Amino acid sequence: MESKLNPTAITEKVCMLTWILRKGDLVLKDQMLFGVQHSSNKIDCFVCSFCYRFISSIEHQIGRKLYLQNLGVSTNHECDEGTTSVVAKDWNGSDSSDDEGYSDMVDCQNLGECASSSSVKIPLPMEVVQSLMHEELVLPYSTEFPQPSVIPCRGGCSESYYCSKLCMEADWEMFHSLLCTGTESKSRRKEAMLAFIEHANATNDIFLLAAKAIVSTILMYRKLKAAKLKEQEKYACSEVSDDCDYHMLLEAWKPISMGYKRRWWDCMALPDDVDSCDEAAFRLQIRQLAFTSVELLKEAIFDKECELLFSLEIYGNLIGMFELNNLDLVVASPVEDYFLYVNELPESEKKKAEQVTKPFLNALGDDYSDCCQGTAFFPLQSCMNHSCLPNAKAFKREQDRDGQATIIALRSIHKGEEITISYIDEDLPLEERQASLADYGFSCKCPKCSEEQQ
Ligand SMILES: C[S@@+](CC[C@H](N)C(=O)[O-])C[C@H]1O[C@@H](n2cnc3c(N)ncnc32)[C@H](O)[C@@H]1O
Repeated sequence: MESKLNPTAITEKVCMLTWILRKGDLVLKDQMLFGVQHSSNKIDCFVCSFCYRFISSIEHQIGRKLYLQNLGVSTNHECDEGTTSVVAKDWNGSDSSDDEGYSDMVDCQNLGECASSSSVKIPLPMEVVQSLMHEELVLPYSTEFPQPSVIPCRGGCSESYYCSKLCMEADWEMFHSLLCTGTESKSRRKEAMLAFIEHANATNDIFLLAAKAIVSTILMYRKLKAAKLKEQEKYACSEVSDDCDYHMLLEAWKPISMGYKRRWWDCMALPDDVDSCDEAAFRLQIRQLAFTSVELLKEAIFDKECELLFSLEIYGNLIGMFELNNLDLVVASPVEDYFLYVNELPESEKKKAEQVTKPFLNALGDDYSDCCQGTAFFPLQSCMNHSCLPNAKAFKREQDRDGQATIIALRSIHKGEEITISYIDEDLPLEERQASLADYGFSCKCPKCSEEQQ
């Protein structure tokens, strides 16, 4: 039965054009299916747990970050340690912790002359930081950067926050009702869910993406089944079964079936520090890690009718899909925009504003420009093949402030032409490009590689 859920890859090329695109045109915007913010980034950026827009005022964003910094919470930007359980006197003054993934890009500007002076952090007294965090202290011109206010999770957890009721409800319906650790959570065992999340944060947050894929399938399956039961009731059918309806499970699994899949422990590139003679042991270890993770998840949300989803084979393929297809999730910060705005004010206004803002910029150091970072799966982008001479690239424009992926044309693209992107730095020498692409399991035969190989 498992093979039924083991979808084949989409082999057609992405040629969706019916018109000509010119350089700089938007090719597509891709709505993410699943995303997670890196656990270490949760300290730096307070964002909507569904759409990843920044939430709360500029003051709260800065104050919260400095507060955590003052508490000694690590802001190590390498996504390493499990730091999700950071507890902060948050938004409404109550003790809480905030929640929560190929390379789309953000134009990173800097503050020019200000940057050098802000590279060394000069801490501020906690009272000042707290008054900023609680918005008792208002920064000049911050009203030019209005952000959505914070909507808490309806399940009562202190991990997920939203930019709107719409995002909160959509997350609840699609994922969070089963992943929530609050009082209204629909998971069987909240402690088990906490253990699963902790394990993912300590090892690989790709497990959190896999969990989202599984819960969204379960929740969709239940929805489809409920609709069928309702229909049966209408026609007074008495056949109500608790057995799995495989047809419906496949229907619920459909969005995920688009991604190219191989088992994680088979497709993962051997890290540089692992000797090739240790390869078999390494792959076994990775498999074991996935096994531990899926067992923890099973403990938290097992559903007999969706039993197939909890097999190591399906879990391994899901994580393999994210390994081969996942993209960096990057959303630019309004805090960076705010400081850039102040920096560009006419001299007299700038001088006056900086009397208030400078201590905060100095306390933040270079971290003033931290953007929201995570990992995500985008269904359309995941169907795009690589070329070292691509005709499109993922690029965030000024107006792209949410978690959607944006693909821009790098040159004119004609009707019927395959849209390609580069998975790697295409300016690298041929050998290095081929070595990097070996991680994706293929040898590139694009025109650039073919020419250089001659
Ligand atoms: C993100 S998927 C791209 C979509 C994939 N072709 C599919 O059918 O779903 C990445 C995988 O596609 C294949 N692929 C991508 N670009 C390729 C290329 N230029 N030549 C050969 N295979 C490629 C590799 O197997 C790679 O691991």
